[in-house]
Amino acid sequence: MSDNKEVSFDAKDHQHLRYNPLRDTWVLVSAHRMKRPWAGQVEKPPEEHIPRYDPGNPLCPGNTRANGKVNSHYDSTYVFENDFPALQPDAPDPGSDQHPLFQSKAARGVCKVMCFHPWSDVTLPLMKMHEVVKVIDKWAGLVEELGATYPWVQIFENKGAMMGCSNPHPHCQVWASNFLPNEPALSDRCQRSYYQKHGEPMLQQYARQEAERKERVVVESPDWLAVVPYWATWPYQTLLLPRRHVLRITDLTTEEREGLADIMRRLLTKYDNLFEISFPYSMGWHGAPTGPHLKEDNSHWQLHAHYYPPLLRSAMVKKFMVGYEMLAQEQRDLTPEQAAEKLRNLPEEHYKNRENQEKGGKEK
Ligand SMILES: O=C1CCN([C@@H]2O[C@H](COP(=O)(O)O)[C@@H](O)[C@H]2O)C(=O)N1
Repeated sequence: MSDNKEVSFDAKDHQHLRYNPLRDTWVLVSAHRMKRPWAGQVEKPPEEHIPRYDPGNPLCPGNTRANGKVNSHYDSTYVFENDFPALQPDAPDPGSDQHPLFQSKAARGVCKVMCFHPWSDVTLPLMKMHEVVKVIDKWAGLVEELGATYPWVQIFENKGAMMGCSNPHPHCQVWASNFLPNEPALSDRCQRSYYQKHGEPMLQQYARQEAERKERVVVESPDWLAVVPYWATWPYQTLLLPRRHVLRITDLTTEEREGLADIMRRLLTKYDNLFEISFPYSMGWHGAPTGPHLKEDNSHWQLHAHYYPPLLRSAMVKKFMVGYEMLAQEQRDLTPEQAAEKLRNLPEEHYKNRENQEKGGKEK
């Protein structure tokens, strides 16, 4: 047992806990484990060829979906009701059992699928700026429309088969619910208590601190900042924040939406360049609750997006949140600072564009 008094602490060598103020939880950082020999695979998976159009893909323009409905020949974003919705607008109440251990509540809502683009062989970082702005405008439009009645509208994108995405066509989902789900409810409580204690929205202060400290910054612009958060649990997890105090995505100005399209493309390009594959992740937006909460004071809220990518060491090696993470608490090897530095130092030109230029060069 080394005499702890002599060894000075170094976050990239010594285990320690970090506090996540958004969830009131702690993460165990064991960076010294990075020296652990890795016998796992590191090869890249074969690049899957995705056709621009597949007559059998129910998300493509003009195609018929599982329930017989036909998609329009859309040429931009396209939204349709999920044919297999997890939430529907009307359902009978389950009735409330009086026993405290057997509580239940009514669940109602709507589930939408939103295609980003008519082509199946593009992803957000490879789309044009104005096409990504249209995605952002549609996100805001759906929060406006569904948020008029529902207290919570969850925008989320599952990207890549590793994240259970059942369809390679660029798309996300938007589920509105008549209840505040667990994660936003927890985040609401944490942001509210921080605001009451410190008098400033937590994530606005956090963005200012991170912009000054630099060591976890991945990409930044006048209106936006993307960091690997101090408390990140997934190896290359990032948090995307506006610099201005913005409650909801609907409040973004045209200039902020263009800035968001730009920083999303820069961040996602770095993600894809990390292992030179289309980087899998689950991402989602959190903003102030809607519906009846639109009339309340939600000054404690700051709009933000979470990116949760599973990959750890290579295109094939992922972090498993199992065992200790399920039974005890989240644990990570790579420090957030090391992850941020790797992403920050990656080029902002997408590897596919570089490959195409090289190929083009060879063909000349
Ligand atoms: O014909 C179809 C195919 C898929 N879908 C829906 O599209 C969604 C695909 O999204 P994910 O790949 O992120 O799971 C999925 O929720 C699935 O229910 C339809 O609504 N109709």
